[in-house]
Amino acid sequence: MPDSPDAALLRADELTAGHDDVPTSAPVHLHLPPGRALAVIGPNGAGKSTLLHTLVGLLPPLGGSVSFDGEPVDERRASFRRDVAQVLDDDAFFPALTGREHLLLTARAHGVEDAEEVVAAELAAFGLEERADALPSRLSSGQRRRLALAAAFVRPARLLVLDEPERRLDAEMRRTLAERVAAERDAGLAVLFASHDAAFVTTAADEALLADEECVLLPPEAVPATMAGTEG
Ligand SMILES: Nc1ncnc2c1ncn2[C@@H]1O[C@H](COP(=O)(O)OP(=O)(O)OP(=O)(O)O)[C@@H](O)[C@H]1O
Repeated sequence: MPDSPDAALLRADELTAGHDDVPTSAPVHLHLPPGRALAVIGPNGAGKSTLLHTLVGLLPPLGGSVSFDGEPVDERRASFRRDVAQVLDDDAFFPALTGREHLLLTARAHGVEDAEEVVAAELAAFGLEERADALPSRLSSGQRRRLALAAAFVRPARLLVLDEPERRLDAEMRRTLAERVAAERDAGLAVLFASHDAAFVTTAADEALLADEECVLLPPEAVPATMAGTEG
């Protein structure tokens, strides 16, 4: 990113991500300040998800360091979990709570005072109003995906991390979500997401990190050509 590293909310220095001591991509150097969005792109197996998991402390780095707000990332810290909204894995719902109850629980756990109104607005934004009182097991796969994404927006956050947000969404919802992410970024949220959707990246990201044998930062206008053939 072009901004000063000192302004970074999320910062990685020579960060090597991987599994069982095997790196999945080249070392990454990045700094993500508030109000900026960085997309991680690359083909299947390039190491995008592994990198995101490492950046939010769910996997230990194989090398280098990652910090949030000047402190080493530690997802056990309550303040880190309060500041970072993430949708990395699918379908982490309480099976006995309806979609509305899941969102209310999430909002209230994060101290949202007008939780009922906030949840109603996000149910509408994600097209879930009619199915709000169904259990997750009674939703379609795309509706469950919408619910997982809505949960990231019913609560305050300083950093939003999404792994392939376009996954299982129809074309209209993909566009709506990309525009929403861009609006939240413009309002000051830092956003990090992995994607195979060039249109999503162009709409929502200021810059893209191409995960490969060498990790390279690209301007968003270079993304469509880079991603030709890798979109899922
Ligand atoms: N839990 C795991 N243990 C060991 N290796 C893993 C594990 N998860 C993923 N890998 C391997 O790490 C590499 C990178 O996988 P990763 O899921 O990070 O890629 P990706 O770029 O997100 O791929 P995709 O676009 O298919 O989602 C792959 O070779 C994969 O097989």
